[in-house]
Amino acid sequence: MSELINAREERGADISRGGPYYGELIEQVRGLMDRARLVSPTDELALDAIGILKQLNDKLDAAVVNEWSTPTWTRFDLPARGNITLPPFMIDHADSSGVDARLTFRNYHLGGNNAAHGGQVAVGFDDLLGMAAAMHAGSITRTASLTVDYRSVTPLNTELKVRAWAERQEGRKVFVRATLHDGDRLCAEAHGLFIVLKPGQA
Ligand SMILES: CCCCCCCC(=O)SCCNC(=O)CCNC(=O)[C@H](O)C(C)(C)COP(=O)(O)OP(=O)(O)OC[C@H]1O[C@@H](n2cnc3c(N)ncnc32)[C@H](O)[C@@H]1OP(=O)(O)O
Repeated sequence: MSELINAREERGADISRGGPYYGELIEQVRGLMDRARLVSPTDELALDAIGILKQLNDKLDAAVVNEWSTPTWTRFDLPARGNITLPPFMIDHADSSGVDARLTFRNYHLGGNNAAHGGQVAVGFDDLLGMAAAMHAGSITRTASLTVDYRSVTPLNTELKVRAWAERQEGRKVFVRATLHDGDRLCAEAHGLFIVLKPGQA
């Protein structure tokens, strides 16, 4: 992991963005989302929480920046770079041959019956396949197509293993695959097409 951080730092990734408490701030937000997913509040508790959250949102407003200035582009030291929209993952290894990550779906990713929502599984695949495609191509890519096959139930609050890799590249087209395992059990697999963006392509 430290090798990955060093490599990213050499390429200009600033892991000090957001400061030393940013990771814990995001973890607290994830904890909030876990509770929000399962809470059934009394009126009193709901009103109390609304007041506190309004105050907090007003405070955070003062520190909102444009998307390119957010820490989530550079904080490779944090789970899912501190991006709260992603299932938290830690990268164990990433280079042009592929990406290995440990990923955990949380209560707020619940689909039903204590299993992860299928859309959340796709979100995890999308980001890690995007990383594998970009590292293979050495350039920014965008998802053109993503297919997920759900092979068995994906548990919550369990460290899962993701492997994502580029199978081949044809011009700007990077063909990728990924697997998601709980121990030896295959939970889901994905294949997709990522396109290398042209210079200046929006
Ligand atoms: C580390 C962080 C990782 C983050 C990863 C997150 C990734 C994302 O979520 S990106 C957001 C979701 N994706 C999008 O919004 C994409 C929307 N679509 C687009 O922007 C465009 O369609 C885009 C960029 C994919 C392709 O457009 P463009 O650059 O004009 O290329 P275009 O000429 O149409 O296609 C290039 C080639 O790909 C093929 N292709 C494009 N789309 C598809 C598709 N869906 N299926 C099959 N082939 C396709 C084309 O046929 C063409 O093939 P060939 O070169 O053989 O003729």
